[in-house]
This record gives sequence, C-alpha cells and structure tokens, in this order.
Amino acid sequence: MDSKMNENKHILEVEDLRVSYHTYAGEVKSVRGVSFYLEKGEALAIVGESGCGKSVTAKAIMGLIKGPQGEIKAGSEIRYNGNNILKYNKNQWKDYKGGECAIIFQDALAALNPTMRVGKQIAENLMVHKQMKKQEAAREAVEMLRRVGIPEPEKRVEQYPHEFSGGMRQRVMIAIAFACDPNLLICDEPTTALDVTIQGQILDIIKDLQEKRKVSVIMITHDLGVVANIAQRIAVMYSGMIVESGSAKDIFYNPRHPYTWALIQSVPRLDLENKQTLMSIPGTPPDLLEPPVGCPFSTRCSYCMPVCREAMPETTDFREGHQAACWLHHPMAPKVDMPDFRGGK
Ligand SMILES: Nc1ncnc2c1ncn2[C@@H]1O[C@H](COP(=O)(O)OP(=O)(O)OP(=O)(O)O)[C@@H](O)[C@H]1O
Repeated sequence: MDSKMNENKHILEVEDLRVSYHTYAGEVKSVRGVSFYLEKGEALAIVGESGCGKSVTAKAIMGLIKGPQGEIKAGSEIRYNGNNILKYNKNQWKDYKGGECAIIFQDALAALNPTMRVGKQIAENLMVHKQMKKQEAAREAVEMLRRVGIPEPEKRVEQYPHEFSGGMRQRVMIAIAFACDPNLLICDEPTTALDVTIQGQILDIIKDLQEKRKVSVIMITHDLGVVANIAQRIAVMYSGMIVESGSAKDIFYNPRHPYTWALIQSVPRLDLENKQTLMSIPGTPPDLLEPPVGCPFSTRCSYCMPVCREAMPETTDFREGHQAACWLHHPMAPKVDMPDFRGGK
C-alpha cells in the first residue's frame, strides 16, 4: 500500500499489527500481522468468531493495550491521517483519544459512570471537547438524547445509568461517543447483548449519525448478519489474522475463503427464502498460545490440503480490493467446486 498516495483518502492504515499478552501460561499471540485501511467516511466491519483478536485490534487503535502484560510488537504501525499513533507522545495521545476517536463497547453499564446522571456525563464531554459553557452543554445533552431516540429526554438527563434499559443505555453511550464529535468511531459488538428489534434500532442510529456526520466507523462483531446494512467493506478475521477482505458485496456474494463460506452458511439469508440450511462451524479455533505454522483454519476446513498444514498461504488479489489468503487460489492448486452464494429467488 502506498501510504503517501492514500494519506488523504485513508483516515486509518493498520500495517502488520502484532499484539501479544504475556500470561503465566505463556505468550498469547492475539493479533498476528493484521493490515487494513479505513477510508474517510466509510464503515468497515471486522467480523470473526469470539477470541479471534477483534477487540485487541480495536484496543490497539484506541491506545488501550497496557504493558507489561500487553505488548504491541515492534514493526507494527497504526497510521491515523498518515501519522503513526504508536509513536505519539502523551499530549498527542490526549488530543487523539479525546477529540479524534471514540469507542462504543458492548457493555454500556460498565462503560458509563454509575455515580453520575447521564446528562452530566454527556455535558462534560461537550464542555471538554467542544468547549461549551455549562448551560449550553446541558441543553445540548438533552438534544443528543433526543437524537438517539430516547423519549422524554428532559427527564431522562436527570437519571442514572441503572435507571435505563440495556437498549436505552446503549443509546446513551452513542450520545456520549458523538458528543466528542469524533472523526473515527469504533463500535465493539455494540448490539450483542440486545434483542433483535433493539439491535436493528441501534444499528440504524449509528448508520444515520455516521452518514450525517461523515464519521469513519469500524464495526466489530461476531455476527455477519449485523453488518449487511451498515458496512461498505468487511474484513474477516480468524485466529489473529485477516483471512479475507473486500466490499460487502464481494464477501456476501463472492466469498473466496473457506472460513468466510462457513461463516456465511451460519447466517440466515432472507433472499434465499426457505432454500438455505444453516450450518455451525465444527471444531474450535487454534490456541493462540501456540498457533499452527500453516493456515490457522486448516484444522476445521473441509477443503484442507496437506500444504495447508505446512505453510501459510499467500494472499491472492481478486477484483479491486478483494483479497483472501487460501491455498485453493494458488494457480497450481487442484480445482474445487466452490459454494455458490449468489442466491436470490
Ligand atoms: N488481557 C488479556 N490477557 C490475556 N489474553 C488476552 C487478553 N485480552 C485478550 N486476550 C486474548 O487475546 C485473544 C483475542 O481476544 P479478543 O478479545 O481480541 O477476541 P475477540 O475476537 O474480540 O472476541 P470476543 O468477541 O469474545 O471479545 C483471545 O485469545 C484472548 O483470550
């Protein structure tokens, strides 16, 4: 990737990110050479099963990997508007974390301050990041709650987080995140704990704010179904690596990695009506204490060839921006029948 050429287009470029945790059991290699970019104003989804390194990647971008247990390996780069944030000094981190990027976690109750009324929590952000006066910030806090769909916001600003339902608390988190007016928003499983109807409402709010404010979004989820309407591009993660990435259309209709095939077959598709059999992926992901030398998916892959257990596959480029790391795409690999995901009625 030519970083200079893309500096104006890409708000974020992650290159060869490697993150480990040092535990009593040994070194957990949580993220093992992840590279991706995020264009200004776009929404990118990072999708994969639990434990594949999605949250650790998000934490690295937010500067939340703490030593001595957590270590970002030398050679990793996270460039925000062209500058490697891993080389930031204290003040640069403060500006970046305070005003440039925000994160929405799955567990809103843990992320909110239980001792402070929600209106005050939003207003404080507005006072710090938008230099508003107290009264103006209090008025704007009401407006922000209204914008994220909280009824009777004038009353609700006076309440504490425990007085809100799960879905309403998630809306408060979104309001707080947007109060900083971020250019980059990371949503880490923002709807996982919520029921399906509320999930849809929360995703709509994020999508609406993203489009109106031209915020660049990274949406992290284990559920491919969640990203279909929100993400323009998708990166599929497995065992600390990105195994496939491309436009949402490429990933849903023309996926090239057997893990993506398995993921898609585990998500219900409305356009296939009753023609689809849902599958779960047999087996478990590899232990990140001792990741395999070959393709990490080889132990669960029904297309596995002997070479897959011996060496990591190279990345193959397909259509523009669509890549997958799988030996099946080597020009000399035996031809196999790939599943057809074009679907439709
Ligand atoms: N503080 C930590 N100490 C030790 N290991 C950790 C720590 N945080 C994460 N890990 C390990 O790093 C790996 C990746 O974890 P991560 O939380 O990024 O997964 P994930 O894909 O976000 O899954 P989930 O959705 O379940 O959080 C896992 O094996 C996890 O056990």
